[in-house]
Amino acid sequence: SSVAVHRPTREWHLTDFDIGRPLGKGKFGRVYMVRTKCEPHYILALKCLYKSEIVQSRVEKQIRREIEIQQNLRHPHVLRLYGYFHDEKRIFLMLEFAGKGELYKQLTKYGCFTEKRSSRYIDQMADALMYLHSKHVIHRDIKPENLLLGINGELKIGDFGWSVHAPGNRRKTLCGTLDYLPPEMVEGREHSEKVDYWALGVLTYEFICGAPPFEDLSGYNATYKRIARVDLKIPSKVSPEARDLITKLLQYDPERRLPLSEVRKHPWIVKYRSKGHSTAGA
Ligand SMILES: CC(C)NC(=O)[C@H]1CCC[C@H]1Nc1nc(Nc2ccc(C(=O)N(C)C3CCN(C)CC3)cc2)ncc1C(F)(F)F
Repeated sequence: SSVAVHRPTREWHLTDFDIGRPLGKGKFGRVYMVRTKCEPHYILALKCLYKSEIVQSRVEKQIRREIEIQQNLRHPHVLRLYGYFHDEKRIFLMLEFAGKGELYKQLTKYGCFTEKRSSRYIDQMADALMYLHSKHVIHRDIKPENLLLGINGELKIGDFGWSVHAPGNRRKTLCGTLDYLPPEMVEGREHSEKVDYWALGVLTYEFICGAPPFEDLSGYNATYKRIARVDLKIPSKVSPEARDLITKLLQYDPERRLPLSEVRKHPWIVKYRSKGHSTAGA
């Protein structure tokens, strides 16, 4: 019988890299731009995670799953994880360097994006999510903070901390913002990859309007109620096509949400599909 031989990824060590500028802080440590010392000189992002912090926050299983999932993914809109290594104190993730940085910083800087830019990002997100779902991976944490931009301004899903193999049933308590969670997750019910369809609708709304649709600054419970009731108000500045797509994704019943293949054929997506390059302008 043919034994499946896993191609051994070579052993890597910190000494294999010249450490460049810090790119910022991740959840469990810093991220640095690095370059391999020996030819060919690869430029990478090295994410350092402190084992002590991982153990304290009891997320080692989540980190293991994140590494296992991301290492097996190959897609232009999914950030590559090339490998990892560790020393006594830290785990190092060798990740693809995203040349244009963090998408949420652009969203904060501009306040909101044009519908043309938003449409192109949503098309790329739908493409990436179709790929993830084809491998039975649900992301479950689609939001601007988890998205990066490649050197040509293309979108890259950069974080898989909450992704699981479908179907999922969350055991860990939710932490952080509810804004992107669908009714079935805030109500702790079983959920499928259709949670990512809902999050794509939330993302579309936030790109165009500058804030998520069910945000309620009076707090967690208010947001919870607005999500459970799908209390959706779309501002008049939003075009009819964008309004149509958002409404078709933000459906309480997961079965009624627009499938990703239909999202990619939607008029609001087709009308802006790459007619020439434009990274300039928001
Ligand atoms: C998805 C995940 C949740 N997010 C993250 O991990 C974050 C945590 C910290 C950085 C980022 N992680 C990554 N960042 C990059 N590229 C990058 C980032 C920042 C800048 C930038 O604008 N500056 C340096 C600016 C330059 C100008 N000065 C003024 C401010 C900083 C430019 C390029 N590539 C890969 C990664 C990755 F993911 F592989 F680690």
